[in-house]
Amino acid sequence: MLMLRSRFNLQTLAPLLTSPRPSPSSSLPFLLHRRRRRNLSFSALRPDPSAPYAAAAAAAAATAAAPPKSKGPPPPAGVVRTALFVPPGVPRDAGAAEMVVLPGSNIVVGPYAGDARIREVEFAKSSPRARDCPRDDRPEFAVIGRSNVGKSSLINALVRKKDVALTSKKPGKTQLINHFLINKSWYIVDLPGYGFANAPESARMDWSSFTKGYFLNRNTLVGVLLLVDASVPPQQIDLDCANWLGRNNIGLTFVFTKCDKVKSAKGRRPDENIKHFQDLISKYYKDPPPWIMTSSVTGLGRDELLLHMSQLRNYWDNEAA
Ligand SMILES: Nc1nc2c(ncn2[C@@H]2O[C@H](COP(=O)(O)OP(=O)(O)OP(=O)(O)O)[C@@H](O)[C@H]2O)c(=O)[nH]1
Ligand SMILES: [Mg+2]
Repeated sequence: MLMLRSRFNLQTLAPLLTSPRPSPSSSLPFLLHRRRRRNLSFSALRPDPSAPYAAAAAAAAATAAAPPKSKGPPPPAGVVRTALFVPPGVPRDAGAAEMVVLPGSNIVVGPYAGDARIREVEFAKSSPRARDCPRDDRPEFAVIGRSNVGKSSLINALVRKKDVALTSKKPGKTQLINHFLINKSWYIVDLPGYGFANAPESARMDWSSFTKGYFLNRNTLVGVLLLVDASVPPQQIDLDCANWLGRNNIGLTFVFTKCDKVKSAKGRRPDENIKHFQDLISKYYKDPPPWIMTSSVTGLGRDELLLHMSQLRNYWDNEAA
C-alpha cells in the first residue's frame, strides 16, 4: 500500500539529494525540451524501490522529525490531499511501497532533486518587452499571478532577502519583466500582475499582449510558478490563466500564497479555498499539475518549493547536456 511521508526534515534530506543524477531517458514522463515547446504529461504514482532517490527518501522519512522551522502563525491545519505530481525522471512503470511527498504539496521528490540552496542573488535586468530579456541561455522560472497576490514577496522569501524584488500594498507595483540571477546559473523572473480590480488606472497595462509575448517566445523557460491567493475563494481570472498556459503546453506549478492568513474575510480557510480551486481545475487537467502551499510571512513552503524547482531545473540541465 502506498505510504505518503509528508513530514520530514529537509535539512536532513538536502545533502542526500545532491548525489549524482541519472542520465535522462526518453521514457521520462515529464518532457521539457530546450528550444522546444514543452509537452507536459504527468504519470500515475508508481514509484520504483530501486530508484536512486528511494534510499534518500527512506532515510529522511526514518528520521522524519520536525518540518522546517518558521516564525509566525502556524500553517493551516488541514492539508489538502489530491493526486500526486510525479516529477521528471521517475519511470512510468516504477513500482514501490514508499515515496516522499513534499510537505503541504502534491509533489513527489524525484531523482533530480538537489542543489536547491540559493547562495547568491543579483538583479540582472528589467525588460519592457520579451525581446529585451537576457539572451544567455540560462534556464528560468517565471512568477506570475494576480496583481498583489505576492509574487515579489515570494521571490524575496525564496532568496531570503527583504527587498530584492520591490513589493507594495498597492496593486500594480511590478511593471516590467525583471530577471534575478541565482547562483550565476539560473533566473527567477518577476512579472507584472494581471487582474487589476483595485489598481489605479495609471497602474493598469495590457497584460495579455505584454506577457503572452514572453511566454510564447521564451525558449529558456523551465516552468511557470502561477501564484494563487489561498486567502480568497477561487477567481475566474486565475483559472483562465491556468487554462491558457495549459493550452500552450507551458508547464506550471500552482503556488498558493498567503497560507498564513488562517481566517479570510469570507470565513474560508486557505485549505478550503485550495480544495475548491483544485476541484475547479481538475476539470481541465487529465493529470494533476504540481501545487504547493506557501507563506512569505512565515516561510511556509519555501524550502520545499526550492527543492521542487531544483528537480525541474536539474532535469532541464541534463536534457541540454
Ligand atoms: N499575510 C501575507 N501577506 C503577504 C504574503 N505575500 C505577500 N503579502 C502581502 O501582499 C501585498 C502584495 O505583495 P507583493 O509581493 O507586492 O505582490 P505582487 O504580486 O508582487 O504585486 P504586483 O507587483 O502589484 O503585481 C504586500 O502587502 C505583501 O506584504 C503572504 O504570504 N502572507
Ligand atoms: Mg510585484
